[in-house]
Formats: sequence, structure tokens, C-alpha cells
Amino acid sequence: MKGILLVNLGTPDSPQTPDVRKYLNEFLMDGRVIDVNPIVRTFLVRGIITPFRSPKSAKLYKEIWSEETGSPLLYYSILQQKLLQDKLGEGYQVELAMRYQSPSIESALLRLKDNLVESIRVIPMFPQYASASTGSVIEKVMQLVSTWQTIPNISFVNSFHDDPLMIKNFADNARKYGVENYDHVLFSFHGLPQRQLIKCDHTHNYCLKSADCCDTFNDVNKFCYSAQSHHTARLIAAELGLTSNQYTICFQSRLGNDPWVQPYTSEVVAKLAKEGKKKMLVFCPAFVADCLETVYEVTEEYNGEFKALGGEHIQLVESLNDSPLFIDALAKMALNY
Ligand SMILES: C=CC1=C(C)c2cc3[nH]c(cc4nc(cc5[nH]c(cc1n2)c(C)c5CCC(=O)O)C(CCC(=O)O)=C4C)c(C)c3C=C
Ligand SMILES: [Fe+2]
Ligand SMILES: [Fe+2]
Repeated sequence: MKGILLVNLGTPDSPQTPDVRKYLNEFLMDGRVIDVNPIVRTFLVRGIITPFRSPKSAKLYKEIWSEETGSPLLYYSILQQKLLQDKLGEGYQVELAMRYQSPSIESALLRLKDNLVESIRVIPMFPQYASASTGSVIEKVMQLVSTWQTIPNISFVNSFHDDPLMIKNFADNARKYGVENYDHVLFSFHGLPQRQLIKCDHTHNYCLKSADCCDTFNDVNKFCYSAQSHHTARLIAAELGLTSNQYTICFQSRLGNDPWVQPYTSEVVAKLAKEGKKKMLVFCPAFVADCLETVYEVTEEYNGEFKALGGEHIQLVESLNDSPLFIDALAKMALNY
């Protein structure tokens, strides 16, 4: 039996403030997410961010929480695990874990260990590599497994930003809206502090040194989250036959006052509304499942800001969720030892 472990980010156990606080504390106390001195991080997270953000975020989570299925991120993650298990069949044990909260990575690894799997293939569910997402998952898994007496044959998917099935899946999801019916297309990725990009630049002389450092995907920037994001967007655009003036790549969900990777989605939305764009199609290709950042931030927040400035409608392209093409992509990654 071979073990496959899917790991996504995590979501609160409920949309109530105490559960959201517990989630944010675990998430934001991760040194790869808020990568500052631990004393400063503790002060920032426990003293400022979590006390103020928890009640606000709880309100947003209540907006996207379904009575029947709970958090969209967990709902689609469970579906992805079940569908991949069905596809791979008996020789494989597919487990799901979340980096923060539940189901925990520790419990999923123990289920694989108890079944004496010969090997474990870990798939962090983030197409583009970032230390704050993929890096954190890999570190946590290695930390836990390193304490086992028998360390299994273990491998990790580091990124899948250019996976052809994933690219086709996003493009197909957009086709049903008729891309030609929109004035402009946005590729809005989750943001990241600029210093986290710079830390991944092993040459110390490329990332953010010029305005066009992400315009090509090359040997120097191949591990950069922003360069991988630009690459994903260009591939989806090419699949849809979009020319470069028909779309904009941007980054959402900035937290705090430090500079994050730019341009910021909210500023791009405002600029395009002021230029007279009426209808926009928005992809969020940093996420493989719909979540707070897509369902609320794009459909409610950016749509509201766009309309307030004269725009008519922002249409979110749904995420990969339970699409058969994405399950095929996962199966390929699972089998590609
Ligand atoms: C310093 C702060 C943050 C970094 C860095 C960060 C990176 C990052 N996050 C994701 C994926 C997701 N993030 C989600 C929610 C979310 N993200 C942050 C902060 C940082 N993320 C916060 C505070 C939150 C919680 C919501 C809020 O209060 O605004 C989610 C959604 C979870 C859900 O339950 O739906 C995802 C998914 C990636 C891929 C990433 C690095 C590239
Ligand atoms: Fe995030
Ligand atoms: Fe870069």
C-alpha cells in the first residue's frame, strides 16, 4: 500500500470568533507566515492582529459558511481526497490534512503509519511554491516524520504552477462564461510580503530589481512565487488566446503595512473601473478550492468596490474544486514518484 497525503492550508472549526481566533493564532504564529523575530511576531499576532481581526474575520466566515457543508475549503478538500482515492483504487491510501487546525497533519500521518504504507507522497495543495504555504507544509511533515523509528520512503510535490491539466481546467472553467463577453480579465493571486520573495532569490540580485523580473520564467526566478504566478497566468491566458493587453496579473489579501508583491488587486480593480471597464472576469489560480479568499474577497469585496466606481459586474471563475480534470492532475502527481 502506498500513502498519498493531500495538505491544504486549513480553516477554522466554526465561524464563531473563538474558533477563528484559535485558527488565526496557529496560522499567523508560524514563522514562515509572519517571518519576523519570534518576540515581535508574538506581540504582533497575539497582541494586535488576532484580537482585532478575529471578530471581523468571523463575520466574513459566517457569510461563506454553509449550514450543510460548513467551510467551502474543507468541503472541497474532502471531496478531492475521496475522488482521488476512488481514482487510484486499492493499492493507495489517500489522506487529507490541513496545515492548521483539522484534520491535523499528525493524525493523517499516523493513519498512514498504522497501515504500514511503503511510501508517502505529500502533495501540498498550492500550485505556486511559497515558503509560507508549501514550505511550511513540507517543514511540518518532515518534523513529524523525523521522530519515527522507521522513516518511510517519502517524497514531496514542490509546485505544480505549470501543470497542463490544471491550466486547462482553469481555462475550461472560464469558457462557460464566454471570455469575449468581458472587458478585461484579472489573474488575482494570494499576496505575499515582498521580503519573502527576496529571501528566495539565491542570486540576491534579480527578484524585484527590475519591473519586468517576472515577465519570463527562467533558471534564476524558477523558485520565486511571483514568477511562478506570472507563469501560471500566462499559460491560462495562452490557452484562452488572450493577448497581454486583455489581462492583468495582481495580488490580493495584503495584511499589515509592509510592502507586499504588487500590483494589489484592489488598486487594479479601482483603476480599471475608473478607465470605464464594466465587466471583468477574475481567476484566482493560487487556490485549488474555493475559500474565503475567492468566495468572499472577490465576489463580495472587489465586486462591491468595482460597482461603487462605475463597474457593472465582476465574475469569479470558480476554482478547481471537484473537477475531474483536477483529480486527473492529482493522480498524475501522486503516481509520479
Ligand atoms: C502574513 C499573512 C499571510 C500570508 C503570508 C499568507 C500566505 C498565503 N495564504 C495562502 C492561502 C490562504 N490564505 C487564506 C486565508 C488567510 N490568509 C491570511 C494571511 C496570510 N496568508 C489570513 C489572515 C487569512 C484568514 C482570513 C482572514 O482573516 O482574512 C485562505 C482561506 C482559508 C479559508 O478558510 O477559506 C487560503 C486558502 C497561500 C497560498 C499563501 C501563500 C502564497
Ligand atoms: Fe493566506
Ligand atoms: Fe521574483
